[in-house]
Amino acid sequence: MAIENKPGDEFDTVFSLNDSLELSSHHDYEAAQARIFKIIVIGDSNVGKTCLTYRFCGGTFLKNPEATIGVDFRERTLELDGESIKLQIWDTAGQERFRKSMVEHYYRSVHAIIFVYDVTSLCSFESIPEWIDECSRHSVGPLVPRIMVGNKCDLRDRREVPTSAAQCLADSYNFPLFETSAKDPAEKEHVDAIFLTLAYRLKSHKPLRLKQPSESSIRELWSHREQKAETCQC
Ligand SMILES: Nc1nc2c(ncn2[C@@H]2O[C@H](COP(=O)(O)OP(=O)(O)OP(=O)(O)O)[C@@H](O)[C@H]2O)c(=O)[nH]1
Repeated sequence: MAIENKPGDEFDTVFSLNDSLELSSHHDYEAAQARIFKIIVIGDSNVGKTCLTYRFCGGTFLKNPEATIGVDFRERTLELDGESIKLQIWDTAGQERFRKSMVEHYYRSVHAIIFVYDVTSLCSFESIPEWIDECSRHSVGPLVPRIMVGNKCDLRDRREVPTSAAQCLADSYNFPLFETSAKDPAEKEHVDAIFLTLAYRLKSHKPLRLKQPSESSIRELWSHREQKAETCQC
């Protein structure tokens, strides 16, 4: 199993309006070579979705992340058994006020879903069935692979969600369960394993091609973000 960032790859790529044109030529070239899969990361606010995504795409712990507004995109290309697989990861907003108008975009053409809770927050764990229901309401098919992740395992003294309870819930949905920490560098391989598990599942699917988000769709998403940010400067 090899994970490889190609020369010239942004180690941590976040699309923005300013660089979308520049990126598209580079990405068109890569898209011709790599199969692209859209993965969304969802769960309550503050559970560590951004930090997990950043750990996987950027290799480090993101200090002082801001609440996600709408969505952030990051991506990483993996070499699996000689094949390029590009994971396009949608880090979604946990706060209702920052996600409302974006939900349809999250679920459209999704290939895999990561449900995240915080092992130090029972409340975030109890929300998982609601996040799963939201997927069903948006017609995500049963064959879309899903994984459940308990984050912040480094905070051992503050744990509120026992592994046994989490395993029980994951089993009831037939999802794999991972417990990890975006913060603890020793857990880096576990974070990689979450995404690799999905990458291998997706790789064995029929060749699905996801187009890079077009410039107009990125523009639309970012204008939602900006409107939300303006409305929420409170
Ligand atoms: N101790 C510890 N703190 C973490 C970990 N992951 C994230 N955090 C902290 O948890 C807080 C929230 O992290 P984010 O990654 O922004 O959470 P989020 O789920 O993306 O939040 P929203 O964008 O509001 O949906 C930040 O203060 C992080 O530093 C972890 O593994 N361990």
